[in-house]
Amino acid sequence: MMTTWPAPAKLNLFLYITGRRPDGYHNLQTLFQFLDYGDSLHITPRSHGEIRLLTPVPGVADENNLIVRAARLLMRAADERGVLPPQAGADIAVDKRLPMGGGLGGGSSNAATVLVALNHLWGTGLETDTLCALGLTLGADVPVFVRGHAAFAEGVGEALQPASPPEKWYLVAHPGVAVSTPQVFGDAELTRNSPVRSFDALLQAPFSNDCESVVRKRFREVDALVSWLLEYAPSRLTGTGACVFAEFDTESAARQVLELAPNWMQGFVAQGVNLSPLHRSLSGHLASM
Ligand SMILES: C[C@@](CO)(OP(=O)(O)O)[C@H](O)COP(=O)(O)OP(=O)(O)OC[C@H]1O[C@@H](n2ccc(N)nc2=O)[C@H](O)[C@@H]1O
Ligand SMILES: Nc1ncnc2c1ncn2[C@@H]1O[C@H](COP(=O)(O)OP(=O)(O)O)[C@@H](O)[C@H]1O
Repeated sequence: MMTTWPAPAKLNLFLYITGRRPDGYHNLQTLFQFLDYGDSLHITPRSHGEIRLLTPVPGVADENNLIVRAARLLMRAADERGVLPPQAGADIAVDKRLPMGGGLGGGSSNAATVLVALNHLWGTGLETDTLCALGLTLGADVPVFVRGHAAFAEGVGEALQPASPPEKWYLVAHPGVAVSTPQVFGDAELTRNSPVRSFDALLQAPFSNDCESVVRKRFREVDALVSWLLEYAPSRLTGTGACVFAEFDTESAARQVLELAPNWMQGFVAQGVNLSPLHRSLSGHLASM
């Protein structure tokens, strides 16, 4: 039977870079919140022993697609533990709504949804901690999507503490350019010396993103977008970009600004949510068993 699962977007409500590790990765302090908006995955468990992606994603070879990689990873981990049903397989289709490489975590969220959904559908029963550890090998943002609660993250994003920031409305806008994460982290002018602060101190300070100034400097389209949105509401970059979000108290206020948007700006309005739509859906699937 085909089942449908959400793969929501995330925002980094703030993001500070507190240092660079010997392996080149950067230590962060960031606040993740989900959006009630994202991709949808249609998953049909099968007994053909394979992972089939029915909707190839343009520009991403199936072997590199995080959907396929996550499914194979779970298959191997479950097999090693002797909990994989014989010939377990799946057909997976994705409705992509999230821009790729936009700082909205679409790829990571797709991976997390596959881990959580197939663990349920195959009945493999791996613990959340195990799914997070598997997910972390695919990307730093996968664990927060697997856990499904808004969180303050430290380290490279793997040390998570649940958080409940206000569930505001956001106008999320894409400037139409791709920003590469390694390029931002490799930029000589990137701020990488923010002080390590307590979560409480960070909540009380104005929120900002240390990647924003270099990304605005290197991409005039991002600069123009932030400048335009700042006329209407507090606005900043999410992740390493390229998307920018403006914050509103109501849906109608966000929609009014979207109406005024210049034609070069693509955007959508969505609410920030502290419980992931994936986990609301998982509860529904569990209740219907
Ligand atoms: C910084 C964030 C915040 O959400 O940016 P976005 O990707 O969402 O924009 C993410 O944690 C990104 O996670 P993810 O996109 O999975 O990054 P990865 O593939 O693990 O890393 C891509 C590259 O970025 C650099 N990188 C990434 C994360 C990090 N904490 N320090 C780094 O220096 C490394 O050079 C790494 O090779
Ligand atoms: N299923 C997938 N959806 C999106 N991107 C994917 C997927 N599989 C692999 N990728 C690769 O992961 C990269 C990062 O994608 P994504 O997580 O959407 O962006 P970001 O990390 O900036 O939020 C993409 O540029 C793409 O090459």
